[in-house]
Amino acid sequence: MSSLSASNPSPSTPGSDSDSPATPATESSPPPVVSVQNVSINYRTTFEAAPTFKSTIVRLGRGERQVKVVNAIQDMSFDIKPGTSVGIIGANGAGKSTLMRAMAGVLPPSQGRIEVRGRISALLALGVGFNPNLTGRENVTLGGLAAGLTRAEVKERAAEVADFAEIGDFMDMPMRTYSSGMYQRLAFSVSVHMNPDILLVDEALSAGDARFKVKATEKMNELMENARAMFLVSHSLGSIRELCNEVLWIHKGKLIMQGSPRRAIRAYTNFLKVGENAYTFEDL
Ligand SMILES: Nc1ncnc2c1ncn2[C@@H]1O[C@H](COP(=O)(O)OP(=O)(O)OP(=O)(O)O)[C@@H](O)[C@H]1O
Repeated sequence: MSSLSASNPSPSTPGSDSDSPATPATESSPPPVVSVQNVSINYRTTFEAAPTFKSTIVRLGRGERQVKVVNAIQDMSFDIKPGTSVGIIGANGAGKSTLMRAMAGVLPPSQGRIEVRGRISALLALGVGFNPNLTGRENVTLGGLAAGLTRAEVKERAAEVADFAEIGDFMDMPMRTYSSGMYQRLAFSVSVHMNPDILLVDEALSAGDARFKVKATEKMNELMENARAMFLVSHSLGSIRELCNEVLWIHKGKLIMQGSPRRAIRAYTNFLKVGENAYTFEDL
């Protein structure tokens, strides 16, 4: 694989094919809305590839547990300017969701620093944080409170959240009774109705059918007008191209490129050896 250095161009208009060169930061440029500096994130899991009866007995006898460390993010640094809508692309296991969890503050970095200026939407990986034994309404309340809204504000928004998610009477049913589409639609609806300054959306556009996807895209465009930044993780390069004005391409925990959607998608698809217009299921 050719090695590409991370650059930091100014954001272009979403959907435009701008390939603008990097703009140097000036003294008057506003501080980054998100700053990730030398961040590494490791997962430690107990693991043994093919344990035998003997190795298990020996390990238990010694009171040992075999630990495998996964370096999910490795020494990653980037700054995001206000008004940027950032697409995060990369192959399975690249570290996209891990990075999102770290920016949301639910997964502390093993090393390095993440600075976020503004209220970040807490429900990012659609439905993380939902308790399946609680009703949709109860989960919406918890999500809203966690996002820093008052009880009155949450109550005010609950009807709007339910309407947008199109789940009707299921709002008062435990979420374990939901179809996966209903679950995802409610999660998406909660995150976009909590007025975040920074919106993190993980594969949101796979939430629901084609009609819901159009509605979700419109809502995200609307939010971008007011939000300070948006991060979208998606395998759908079409959605990334449509909604984002900057792209981070990560691979095996490393930032390979930060650039315009056009440049980053071209480099990524060349790397994958598929055409830029290749469709994924999320595009359909
Ligand atoms: N809880 C965990 N414990 C151990 N390893 C994990 C855990 N979560 C993720 N990993 C590992 O960390 C790496 C990055 O995973 P992550 O889910 O962030 O990738 P991703 O880019 O979001 O992948 P995908 O596109 O498949 O969703 C992978 O090697 C994955 O196996």
